[in-house]
Amino acid sequence: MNALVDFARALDFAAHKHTDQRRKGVRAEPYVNHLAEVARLVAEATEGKDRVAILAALLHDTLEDTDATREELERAFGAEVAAVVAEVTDDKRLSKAERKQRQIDGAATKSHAAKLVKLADKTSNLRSMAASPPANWTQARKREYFDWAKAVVDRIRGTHAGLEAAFDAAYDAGIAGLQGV
Ligand SMILES: Nc1nc2c(ncn2[C@@H]2O[C@H](COP(=O)(O)OP(=O)(O)O)[C@@H](OP(=O)(O)OP(=O)(O)O)[C@H]2O)c(=O)[nH]1
Repeated sequence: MNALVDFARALDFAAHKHTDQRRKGVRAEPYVNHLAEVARLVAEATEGKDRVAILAALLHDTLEDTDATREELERAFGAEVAAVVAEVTDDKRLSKAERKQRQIDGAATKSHAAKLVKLADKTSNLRSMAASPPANWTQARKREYFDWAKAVVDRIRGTHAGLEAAFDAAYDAGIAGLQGV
């Protein structure tokens, strides 16, 4: 099917699945803002050419956070897109500490498309941590989050220079903000 039609279908699917979800930050932005930012980062990084990664970027939190199933994604967007979304989905049955460690340990062996989505997702999360942090997070918790995100990204360096530079810029700006520079 036409790439723009696919993009619109994935955006519509994700927007509906995440309808009742807001971002955790003080601004409580609509969750779709994050999905749009991640998709934009991946689309720009791949000059619109990596259809699977761009669709997976829009859909990347549907398995983790909504009632969407892998079969549903396969039917609607194909097995390849569904597989990338599954690759970037945490197993919520694990403890938070285990999930965080798994992201670090498993990052290097992901597919190229999944690594692109990871880089963009972490960049978007660091940007929003600086622009609209969760209200109850201490400076120490934010710092921990920044360093964990960097630990994940450090495992997948060499994937895409532009996305890694965008992540590093978000990291540096966020750390400077935490230190009041
Ligand atoms: N920075 C930020 N994060 C938000 C916001 N709203 C929701 N999140 C999500 O919250 C997670 C970070 O919060 P934590 O307390 O560390 O983790 P938890 O939700 O898994 O318990 C991030 O997921 P993650 O663990 O990083 O996983 P993933 O999304 O990279 O897979 C991110 O996707 C927001 O406004 N800002």
